[in-house]
Amino acid sequence: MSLLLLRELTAGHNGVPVVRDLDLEVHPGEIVALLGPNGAGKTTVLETAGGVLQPLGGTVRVEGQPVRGVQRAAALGVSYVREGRGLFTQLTVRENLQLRTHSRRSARRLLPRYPVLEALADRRVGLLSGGEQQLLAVACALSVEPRILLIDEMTMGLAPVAVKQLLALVREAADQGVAVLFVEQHVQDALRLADRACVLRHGELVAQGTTEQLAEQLEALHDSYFDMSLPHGRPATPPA
Ligand SMILES: Nc1ncnc2c1ncn2[C@@H]1O[C@H](COP(=O)(O)OP(=O)(O)OP(=O)(O)O)[C@@H](O)[C@H]1O
Repeated sequence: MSLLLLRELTAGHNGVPVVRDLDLEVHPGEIVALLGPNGAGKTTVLETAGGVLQPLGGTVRVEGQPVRGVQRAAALGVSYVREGRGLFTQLTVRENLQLRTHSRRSARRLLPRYPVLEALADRRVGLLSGGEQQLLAVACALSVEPRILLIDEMTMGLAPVAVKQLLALVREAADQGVAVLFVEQHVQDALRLADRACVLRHGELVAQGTTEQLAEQLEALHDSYFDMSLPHGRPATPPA
């Protein structure tokens, strides 16, 4: 049974739909990538799944329970790493974890799980690299033991070594049963991590499947996808 289920979802801003009739599900332990060009509606989907936006039509459900609002989403086990990461940059790594878990003890217990962060425990977050901040954002999101993890712009701007650590962390969470839905600009990283992927274009689902199936479909879709690199290191062909 799917843990996160979007059914005939229409979503948007100020009553104006940007995503129409979207069906998408994520099972426990599954990692699903949401791909598509700029403005396709990927963040809008995550915001609606995370309870930040109310659906304009259709439903968002977690194990059959409707998601209405951020608090309800959190109570149902949804943890959301938004673009910008939502960290307190004036506070240290340790303090950010403490705030998230409401407990010094939990933060102490959690830090050894993340050696990179443990080494930086008393450094102000504003002084960390983008990759370290993203690792902390995901660690904070995982600290509440979510059932569903939503991550926006997961690897944007990060160095390869940080991307590797991040992908390993997300895979580990999925291996423990967390359902992951993430937005990624970099198709190669997305297909490296995901079990399945969905491609949005102008708010509509234009392709979906396992990462292997999607790699083939992406070739066919390359005209609309010229702003992203294709898998296997082949650059997409820009329009003439
Ligand atoms: N707060 C907002 N108010 C009004 N319109 C918005 C708002 N946020 C996004 N939009 C519009 O909704 C559409 C989809 O935006 P969204 O951020 O979901 O796309 P995206 O696929 O995540 O894009 P990107 O990859 O560039 O982040 C865009 O046309 C955008 O201008």
